[in-house]
Amino acid sequence: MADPSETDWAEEMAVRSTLRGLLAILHYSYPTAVFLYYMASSAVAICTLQTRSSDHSHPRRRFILWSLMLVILTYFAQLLALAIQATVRNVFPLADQDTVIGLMSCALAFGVVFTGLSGAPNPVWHPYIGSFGLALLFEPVIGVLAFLVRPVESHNFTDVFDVVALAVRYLAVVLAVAFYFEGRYTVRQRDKGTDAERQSLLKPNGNGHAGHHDSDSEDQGDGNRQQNGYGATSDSSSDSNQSSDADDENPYERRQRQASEQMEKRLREKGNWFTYAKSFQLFFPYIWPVKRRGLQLRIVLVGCCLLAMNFINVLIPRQLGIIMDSLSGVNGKNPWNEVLIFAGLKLVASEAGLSLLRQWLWIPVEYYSFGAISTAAYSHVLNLSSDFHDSKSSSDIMMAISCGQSISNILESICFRAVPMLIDMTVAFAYLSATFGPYEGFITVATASVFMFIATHMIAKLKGARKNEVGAWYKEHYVRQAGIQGWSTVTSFNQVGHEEDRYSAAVQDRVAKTQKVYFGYVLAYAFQFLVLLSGLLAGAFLAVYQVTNGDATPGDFIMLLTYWAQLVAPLNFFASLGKSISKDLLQAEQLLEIMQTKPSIVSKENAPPLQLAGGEVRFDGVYFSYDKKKDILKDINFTAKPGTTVAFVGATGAGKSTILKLLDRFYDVTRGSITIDNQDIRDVDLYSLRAQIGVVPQAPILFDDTIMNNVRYAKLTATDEEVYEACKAACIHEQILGFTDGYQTRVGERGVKLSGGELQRVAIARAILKQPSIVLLDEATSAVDTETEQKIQGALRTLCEGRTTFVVAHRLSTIVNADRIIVITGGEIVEQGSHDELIGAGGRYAELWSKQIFVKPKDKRPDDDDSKPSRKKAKAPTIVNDLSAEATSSELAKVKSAPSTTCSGQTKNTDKDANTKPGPTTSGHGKEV
Ligand SMILES: Nc1ncnc2c1ncn2[C@@H]1O[C@H](COP(=O)(O)OP(=O)(O)OP(=O)(O)O)[C@@H](O)[C@H]1O
Repeated sequence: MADPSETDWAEEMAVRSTLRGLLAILHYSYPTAVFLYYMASSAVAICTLQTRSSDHSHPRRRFILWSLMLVILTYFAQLLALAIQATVRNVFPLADQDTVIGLMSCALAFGVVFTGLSGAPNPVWHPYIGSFGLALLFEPVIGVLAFLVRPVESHNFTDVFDVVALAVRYLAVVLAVAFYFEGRYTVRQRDKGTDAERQSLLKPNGNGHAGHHDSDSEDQGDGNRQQNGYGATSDSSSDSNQSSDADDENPYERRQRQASEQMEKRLREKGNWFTYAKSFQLFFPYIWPVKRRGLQLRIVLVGCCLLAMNFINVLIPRQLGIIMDSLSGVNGKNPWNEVLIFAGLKLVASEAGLSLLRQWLWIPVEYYSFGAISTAAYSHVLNLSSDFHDSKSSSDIMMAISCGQSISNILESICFRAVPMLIDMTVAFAYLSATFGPYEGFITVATASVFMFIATHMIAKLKGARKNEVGAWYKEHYVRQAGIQGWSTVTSFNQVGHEEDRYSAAVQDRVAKTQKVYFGYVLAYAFQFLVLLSGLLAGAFLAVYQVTNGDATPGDFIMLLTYWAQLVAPLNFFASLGKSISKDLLQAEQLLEIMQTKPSIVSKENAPPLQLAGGEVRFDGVYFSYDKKKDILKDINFTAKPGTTVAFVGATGAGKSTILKLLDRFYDVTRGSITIDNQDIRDVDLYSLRAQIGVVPQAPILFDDTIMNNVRYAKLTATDEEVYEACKAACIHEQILGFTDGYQTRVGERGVKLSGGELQRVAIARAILKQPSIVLLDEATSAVDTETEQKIQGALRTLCEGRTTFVVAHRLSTIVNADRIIVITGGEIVEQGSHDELIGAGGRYAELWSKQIFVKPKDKRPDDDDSKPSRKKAKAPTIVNDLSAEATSSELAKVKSAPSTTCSGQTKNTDKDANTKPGPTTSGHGKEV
């Protein structure tokens, strides 16, 4: 029969052993729980935009940080006590492995929490309070268990020290929690009665804390810079709030700022990152080749390749270890075979193996996606309306279209790089822990954490220097561009030396700033290397210790070294992942904004085509405003009978060209209607409307192509003969034949190689070729000399014959024969009638006419409406010559007999009211008579 004391002892041992197992589990699970909880809740806080709504700084944040620091110090103190004791007693390891790992992991986990809190002046608190809660829960349990598992008689100084450390730590956590609630209460009290609670959930801008100066106020100023809610996104958004910066920002910065503001706005609208990310669904059909089974299969195979690579990444270091062991005779394997296997594995992993296969599979998918996005974006932009094109610079639009690549970059970064590398790191952690024990696993995690911390912080610190460098780079570019573009000015003013000095200074400035950034990166890499080296050293020492104790083989040691070398690439990648994703996201944002813009001018659903029956055009009470604030056109009423010519005259900026744009439906009227043969132009098919209208614009734009192709653009199916005929009608045929390459002469970008007159005649030829039913001439002959103009008038007569024509002209001699002349002032019709009627009326038109006949530039009054500078003024004297001598004297006679005008140009109705005269309308509302 067993001795009862022995049974008790055996039972006690069994209980202790169970408790010991439980304690070991808690040692590992406690820091893991803190770390995972902190990371997961922080991620959720970011994704649900809570980081952006936390606009109160906590008045006790600094005390909480100190408490947290104390918590971490207690772990280090315990570790130090263990190390000292082990050294004194010469017992290694003194404590159980899980105890030491537990202490080190807790120091690391709370170190991460501490870093997070110290870098966020206005944090979302639940990741921190939750971590404290876990500490309050786990610490006493672990403390009690640690006490119970050891027999009372074996308790020593270390246990006493542990109890003290535990008590201090517990107190520090309790204090941190108390500080938190006390601070919250203080803030509530302070805000009571203020409208703080009614403020927007989202911070208005980075300076939104001005009212909360307290113990943390110095952090706040800094914090506005550091509030990096999510990678560089917030960085740039905070930049955007610095209006002083906005003044001297370069185009790159401006684009980044605008995209960032757009992202911020959309994020607010969407509510969180998840729904925000969903708006990118729009791009899905371009990224995932929906109808291309072959490409889909390739994507699946790429995934398989990546998994295979993960596997090979473990096998290679392992195989090296096996070779080493076979060489030293530990495993009895044939080293020749093992080396062959190693070579095979290296081949599979090399650029000539799986990597080649992956690229071969991936390249068609990548280019499909890039091509599909670019084509869709280009097509979308071309289908957008004038209001969009007016509001965006063409360079911004082109940049945005070329950003299609960034969308596939994001996906590629996440799916094909981040995920496999994460798998690599997890496998490394598990494999090293399994081979060398949990210490090695801890060293891997600790090294990776410190590495990431240093890398991200140093990259963030370089942001300012990088910004300066980009600014200097743009400045250099501008100085160079200005010097080259303005070469003739530079040379004629003898300023070559000055430009050289300016450029040299800009280059030096840029070089100095680049060096600073470059050195910053070199320094960051040096620190990262030191961290990796320390980790490797710690890991190597541990491995050597185990090899010498016979717990591992020399092959394992070699495996460890090789594995470490392989981990550098994933670590570097993860360190820059946030930055590269936020950069790609900002670029994608620019494209997303465009793709989400809907054209404002579209055909109604099932709109019928325009049925032309002569081409009667009617403006009925038309109002129009570009910005929906200021009316540019007011109550415009007139009817153009089929086949007649209507001319618009008036001061520059009066709204003449706008009337033509409304007719071509570049914009829709704000009020009223425009009808063609009694069909509202908004109700007919847009394509059919524009097909009937031929435009010769003020500044025609030609493509950088041959003259033949430029003219043919109006009708792509036109034969060469038709093009020649059109050019003959536009009086440009002979001139084209005189060019070196005739019709095959390239006109240069926007037609720069042609003179203004040639350009306009090519544009007229193009309109003639189109054979439109309605013709819009917007100062179509403004750039030609009088002789050429007289020739073109013939061409225009051909173009306009039998067609309803609208002409905008400053040179009144060109429209004297128009059926109706409409005088526009300040967006309103002030007069309309034929030339003779308007002269007879002696109103605004007569005044303009008399000026063009008599007045030399020096006679012009300063308050003249016709104050258009440069070209038109300079040409004024020649205008007199537009008319023959006889015509001039007859016009003189007409004007002299008309009523005199006041200084302000108003008709003096001394004898009778102008409206009572037969002929033109002079009412302000321009109602037709
Ligand atoms: N895209 C636009 N967006 C906003 N405002 C515009 C736009 N285009 C023209 N405007 C404004 O509308 C007014 C009328 O312009 P419009 O070009 O119709 O004048 P205009 O009488 O044809 O002048 P000009 O004889 O100089 O060509 C001007 O004040 C001009 O600044």
